[in-house]
Amino acid sequence: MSKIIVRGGQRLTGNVRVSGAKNAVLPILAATLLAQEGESIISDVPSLDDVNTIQQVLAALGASLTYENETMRISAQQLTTYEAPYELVRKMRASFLVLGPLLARLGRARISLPGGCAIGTRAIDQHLKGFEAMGAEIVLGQGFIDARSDGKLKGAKIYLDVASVGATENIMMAAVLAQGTTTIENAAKEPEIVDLANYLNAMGAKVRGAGTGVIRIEGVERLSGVAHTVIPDRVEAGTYMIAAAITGGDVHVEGAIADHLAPVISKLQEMGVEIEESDNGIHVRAASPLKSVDVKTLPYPGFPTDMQSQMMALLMVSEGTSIVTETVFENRYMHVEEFRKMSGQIKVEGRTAIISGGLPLAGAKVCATDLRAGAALVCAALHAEGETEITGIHHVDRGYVDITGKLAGLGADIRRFEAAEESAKADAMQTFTSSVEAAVSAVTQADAVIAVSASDKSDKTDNAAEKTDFKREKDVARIKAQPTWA
Ligand SMILES: CC(=O)N[C@H]1[C@@H](OP(=O)(O)OP(=O)(O)OC[C@H]2O[C@@H](n3ccc(=O)[nH]c3=O)[C@H](O)[C@@H]2O)O[C@H](CO)[C@@H](O)[C@@H]1O
Ligand SMILES: C=C(OP(=O)(O)O)C(=O)O
Repeated sequence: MSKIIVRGGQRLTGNVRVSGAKNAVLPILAATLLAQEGESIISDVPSLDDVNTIQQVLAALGASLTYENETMRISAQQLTTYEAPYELVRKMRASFLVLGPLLARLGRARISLPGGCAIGTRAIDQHLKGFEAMGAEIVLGQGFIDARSDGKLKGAKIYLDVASVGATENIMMAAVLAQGTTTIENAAKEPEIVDLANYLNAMGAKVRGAGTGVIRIEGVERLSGVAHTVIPDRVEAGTYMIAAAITGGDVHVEGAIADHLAPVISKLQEMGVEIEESDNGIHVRAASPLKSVDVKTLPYPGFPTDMQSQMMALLMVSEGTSIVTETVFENRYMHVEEFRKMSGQIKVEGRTAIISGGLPLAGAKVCATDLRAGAALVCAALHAEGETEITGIHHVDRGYVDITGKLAGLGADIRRFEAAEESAKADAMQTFTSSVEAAVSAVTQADAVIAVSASDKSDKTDNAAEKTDFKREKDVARIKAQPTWA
């Protein structure tokens, strides 16, 4: 089993460079499928497991690509299939983002229900509602979503019940080649949405209002491949800011954009961390003992849920009691149990966590339960007395480029140990077996719902029984969307 070992207590100093944003590059790479002509040249593409996965998805769909020196070149003129392979899609939630582009480009997309971090149910009903409003027919079954449109998609007015990042992106990508104008109301406002809109507009699309709650997309006839540089990763930047603060360090986070990090900066300042915007990044200094604060996660521009666990690590070492409220995902406290192993004093009541801070942390053997939980454990370990061994680091590889190298460059005592080949194989077998068991269980539950749906309609025609009731299928989507593999 691969692991990271950290000996806490080293003060971090120096400069760390932020990579391109995972959550921006994944939709942008999906959007390259929309280019009927020309080559897309995407720069600052971080070398992450998730990027590797979407690269394989694009290749499986017929795109040809190269990836060298953080630049990916993609030609998608000749797509060969509308079906994204199950074994890739199950690895990562963002692979579901090829649905919108495929539907727009080919009028058909077949894709399995997505995987990703097990931090909540992560429904996809808002994506499907958007595609249906644009005239697509959606059929769910056997763990797959089959979406078709009879001719071009049609512009529509779509109100999102939740300001979902993924649904906003997927609908935006479907709408750029649709007939007429699409309006997304209660759209997500994240910087990654704006980056995607900028890329689409450079391709020839007409997207207005990205970054606000209402996005208008006027469909165009054709889109072409163009060059685009991905924005810096605000979550990676925020993680290094917290790593600096938790060690009482003095660190320049190169490439970090202060505007994208406003809520994180504001909370760190409230705690007593000195933050200064520089020409090309953010400087973080933490000298005096830090104070407790309360944090509530919210869609952008609120405090990002992807920074909640790292912030909790910092609150554990800050004086006083802090309250964290997670409002975006219903199961994003799995790191708490691991923090407790490091002597963290945290009580969870529903969506609220109460942290008694200022007590010493001790090194322990812990496991990353998801991507940001892994990063948070690394942050806590940098402060803790003694050695912390962190397993489950394949989660961290989804979202951080060389976290050990970057932190070691700042003076951390941190090393990564790769699994011996044999034990890696054993891990893979174990993961595969659990995935199969989980998949069988999810499909069985979902099929039970489908069976109920079919028997309810037994007095109607065979044809009608085969057609799916959207409400029930939404339930199936919710069941199957429960990520059992991450
Ligand atoms: C690849 C990527 O960009 N991932 C980010 C994206 O995930 P993702 O796009 O999956 O997150 P969403 O914004 O869609 O999800 C937010 C909430 O909305 C709910 N929901 C979502 C869609 C839907 O159709 N129905 C529904 O009910 C989800 O269950 C969740 O509780 O935004 C999240 C929220 O900032 C981040 O934590 C993830 O890092
Ligand atoms: C939850 C995250 O990613 P994903 O949506 O890809 O699972 C994340 O980046 O913290």
